[in-house]
Amino acid sequence: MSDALLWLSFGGPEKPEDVRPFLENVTRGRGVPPERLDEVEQHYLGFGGVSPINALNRAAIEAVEAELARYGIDLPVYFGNRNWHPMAEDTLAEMSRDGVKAALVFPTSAYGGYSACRQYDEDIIRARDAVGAGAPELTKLRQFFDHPLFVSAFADAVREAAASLGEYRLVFTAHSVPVAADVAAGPPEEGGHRYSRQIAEASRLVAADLGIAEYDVVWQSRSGPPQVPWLEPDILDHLDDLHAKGVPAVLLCPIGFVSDHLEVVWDLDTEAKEKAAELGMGFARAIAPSGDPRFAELVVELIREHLADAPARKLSDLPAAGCTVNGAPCAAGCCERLRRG
Ligand SMILES: CC1=C(CCC(=O)O)c2cc3nc(cc4[nH]c(cc5[nH]c(cc1n2)c(C)c5CCC(=O)O)c(CCC(=O)O)c4C)C(CCC(=O)O)=C3C
Ligand SMILES: [Fe+2]
Repeated sequence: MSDALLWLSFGGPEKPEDVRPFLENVTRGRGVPPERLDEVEQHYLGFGGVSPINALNRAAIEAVEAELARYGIDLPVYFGNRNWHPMAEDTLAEMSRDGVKAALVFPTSAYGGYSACRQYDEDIIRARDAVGAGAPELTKLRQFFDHPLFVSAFADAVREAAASLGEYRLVFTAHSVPVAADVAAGPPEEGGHRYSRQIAEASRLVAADLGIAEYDVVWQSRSGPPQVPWLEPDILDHLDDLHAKGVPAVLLCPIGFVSDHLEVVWDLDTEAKEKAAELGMGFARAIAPSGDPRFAELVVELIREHLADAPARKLSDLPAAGCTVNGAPCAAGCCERLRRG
């Protein structure tokens, strides 16, 4: 039995004064150098201190509410974040006051790995600890990187973006993570790299839908201290490589994300677009799926699948992971947080 849905996301600032405290929340204890924070603060301030992420989440929630109503599923939807208001712990307290006993959780990330999956489990634990005895039971829905609706929404977004280009190279991008974090992604017996393997698989599925055989998978939004290795190549370096090979235009597909939040509008639509212009390359970017009707359908399908204990509808052979109760890991040692120092 579930009596609510908690939409659990990353959070983002909604005015200039929010930016610094938001960034402090994101990076607390993560060893991100202050110079990097100053730089990222400027990206946010360049957009008036407002990240698009909260508005995109609110719009997606409205679409999901309509889709739930269409199926006659009576689950009120609550919105809470890891790093900014509404904070998950405040939302969970409200849910508890409203009498919610057990809720499903939709995390706004399709993937495994520490940042993309396990950290949302930690958010669930933190929120339940803050509420204390009698906190609602929280069951997180599974990863959906290989769901046919996720794949087809991205494929159509690529088709739409391609209309503005002639010959182009399709380049998938996802948030980089420390190489050690990717090595630790997944249960130890799986051999690691669950995050980068899922990104590669989602990219392969989208390219297959499009009938495109040649494409690249690269990384964006690298953070952390420079001496720590992160997944590479970075999108900006990759544009230089493609230019050197005579590629006339690029189409970037932000496969690692669900919405066009600041990491997309800054790193891709601003930095990468400017770099492509400097190199004289054509540029287009596929929109992320959060506003596509298929995204609301996908969320409700995951809920119905869970409630009916039905088999997972998925396109890859990689395991369907991420569905656990009260922040438990998928398996012992799965996607553990890196130790520092
Ligand atoms: C895998 C992954 C996803 C995808 C999965 C998911 O979507 O959850 C993601 C999403 C996002 N990342 C975001 C923003 C930021 N990420 C940062 C820093 C970091 N991200 C990391 C990983 C990821 N991040 C990591 C390993 C770090 C280093 C610090 C640490 O070890 O935790 C920083 C700190 C400053 C800096 O960039 O250095 C910011 C501001 C926003 C919100 C954008 C907005 O405001 O619109 C979103 C959706
Ligand atoms: Fe991030």
